[in-house]
Formats: sequence, structure tokens, C-alpha cells
Amino acid sequence: MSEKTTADLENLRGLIDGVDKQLLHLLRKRLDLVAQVGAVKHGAGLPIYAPQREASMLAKRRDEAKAMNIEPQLIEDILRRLMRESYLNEKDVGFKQVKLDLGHVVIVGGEGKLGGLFSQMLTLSGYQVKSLDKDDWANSQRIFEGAGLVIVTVPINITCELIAEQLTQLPANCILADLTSIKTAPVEAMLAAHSGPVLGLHPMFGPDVGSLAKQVVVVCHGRGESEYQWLVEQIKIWGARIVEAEPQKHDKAMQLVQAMRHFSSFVYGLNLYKENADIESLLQFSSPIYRLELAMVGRLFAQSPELYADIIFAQEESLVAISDYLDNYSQALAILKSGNREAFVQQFKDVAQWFGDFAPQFQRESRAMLQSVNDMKTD
Ligand SMILES: C=C(O[C@@H]1C=C(C(=O)O)C=C[C@H]1O)C(=O)O
Repeated sequence: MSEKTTADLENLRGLIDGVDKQLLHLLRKRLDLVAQVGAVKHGAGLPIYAPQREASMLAKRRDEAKAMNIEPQLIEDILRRLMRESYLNEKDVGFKQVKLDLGHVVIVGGEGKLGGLFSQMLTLSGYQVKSLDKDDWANSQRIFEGAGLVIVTVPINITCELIAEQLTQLPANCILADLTSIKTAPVEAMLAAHSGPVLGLHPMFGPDVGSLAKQVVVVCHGRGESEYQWLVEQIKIWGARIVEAEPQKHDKAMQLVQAMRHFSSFVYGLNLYKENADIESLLQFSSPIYRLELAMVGRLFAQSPELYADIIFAQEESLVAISDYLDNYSQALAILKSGNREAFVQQFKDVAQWFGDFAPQFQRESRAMLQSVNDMKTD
């Protein structure tokens, strides 16, 4: 059945359609300007992401919106979405090549998704990239000859063994790097296998990001920083933020951020499966936050089980973090079973106090996310 309407309504809708078309023309104009910005940045070697320019632009537009009686958050939302588009469009122009006399790059595991992304970014920056995968080891000698950078991005459980067995004969000045999501053991293995420059990298994002703008790449220094400083600069030009970390400190954080978090998402999914939950009807009854949570858990199961097994099994110490979680769950459940509402409320307050200013900050951030979850609804 078609929706009801009136002549007046249709008239107004015609006018709105006209305004929306004008918006489209303005968007085209903005995208063309951004493409020019991309070309200029490419020439000048400037990063794709300019946070200060963004902040000052947003502040001005918010003020102007207020003066025009427009909700400032409306223009901010629109501009942030447009800026995301800008990063993708700027990327297509390519990036300045920081190191001109490198020789070629070899990506060990280049057929993997993350390897593919780095291969694309390096190619867009003018480097010659060769991929080395399972079937290519017979030719590895030839592929490594003249290489200026070798990036290892293979499953965690074979990374150290592969480095120790296959990467001992690299050219002396070649930089050896890895993208593994743990850092202590791979960096040690690289330092032992190769006498040249070594660094550990951990991109804190999945291969489906589209652009590296605002994404974080962790850098663990190994040896010969001055030799690989250009690579760090190159990654910054792609728009990423660099966070330097000691490998041990990084790995400790991963026990909570990755192993424990992914494991609890896994159990959440496992529980829905065992309860034979009806996702369709759960979604119908779900508030936006529940939908977001379900999306976060559900997306895990759209990915590779091996990848998550690798991440969760990577560090034995993660078992402690995961067992602690289970203990805390049991203790909280005991409070619930005992019907001690007071104790629950007290613990809630303790945790809230510990979160401090982060709690209201997370509430603000999630409000915007929840609103866009709601915007996505179509029926
Ligand atoms: C267009 C630029 O690049 C990026 C995109 C921006 C935009 O779309 O307005 C603003 C700043 C940059 O992060 C720029 O630097 O001006």
C-alpha cells in the first residue's frame, strides 16, 4: 500500500527534492576540490589527514550553524562523513614516495588481506612490491635479491618459525618488519635472524578500512631506527597515527584488548547458539545498543576462525586475563544469586568512580553511534 499524501505535501516535497539535487551538485564540487587537495598533498608529501585543519574548520562551521539557527551537531556530522569520503578520494591520487632508492619491497604473506592492504598502500606510494606466499619459497632467493624492505604478515603461530628458518639470508641493509598482532617474540626472532634494521608494526585495524586516515599503527623499535625512519614517515603520510611502544607493554595490553575481549565476544556468540536464540526476533526487540552489541559479536563470526584462534591463543598469559574475567563473572553472579541488590549497586558505583571522566565521554561517543544505528533502519 502506498503512503498517504496531499497536494500541499507533494508541492513541498518537490521543493525538497530540488534542494537535495543542489546538495548533490555541491557535493560533486567539494569532491572535485578534495581530489585537487589530494594531488597537491601527493606532490608536497603531506599527510592525507590534517587534524588541526579539521578541528578549526569544524569549529567555524559549528559557529556559523548556530548563527543560522542550525543545530551545530548536524553540520559536524555531515562534514565528518564528507571527510571520510575525502580520505578515500585523496588516497586514489597516490602518495608521495618518501624513500626513492629503496629497491623493491617483499611482502611475505602478501596474498593475505592485511598483506594486500600494505601492498596496495606501498604501490600507491610508488614502491615496487613483490608478494611471497606459500608456493613461492622455491624462488625466494631470487625474490629477496635487491629487496630494501621485507614485511612479514603470516599467521601468528608460524611467524617466529618462518622468520628463524627463512629470513636469515636477507640483504645486509634490508629492513625487516612484521605486522603480527603480538610483538615480543616476533621482534626477538627478527633481531636474531637478521643483522640489519628491524622494526615491529601492529596495525590496530582490520584490512577492510578503506583508508588509513586516523587509524593507529603501533611501532616497536628493534634496531637501526635511522634506517627505517622513512617507513614511519610513509605510514604517517597515509594518514595513520603512530604509537610507539615497548613490545612487552604492547603484548600486555593485547591480553585485555584482544584476547580477553574477543574471547568474551566468542562466548557471547556461543551462548546465543547454544540457547538457539532467534536473532530475527531478538533484533525486533532490541534497543539500538543491543543491536550494536550484536553487530560487534556477529561480525566476529563473519571472519576467519583461524585468525581469531591465532589471536586468542597467541599468548599463554592471556589465559590469566581470561580466567580473571571468569572469576569476576562468578563473583558478580554470586551477588545476583544472593539477591543482594545493595552490593550490586555498590560495585556499580565503585566501577563508575574508577571509570571517572571516561564514563560520560563514552556515553557521548556511543550516543552518536546509536543514532547512526537507528538511522540505518529501513522499516
Ligand atoms: C581536504 C583536506 O584533507 C582532509 C579532508 C578534509 C575535508 O574533507 O575537509 C579536511 C582535512 C583533511 O583531513 C585538507 O587537508 O584540506
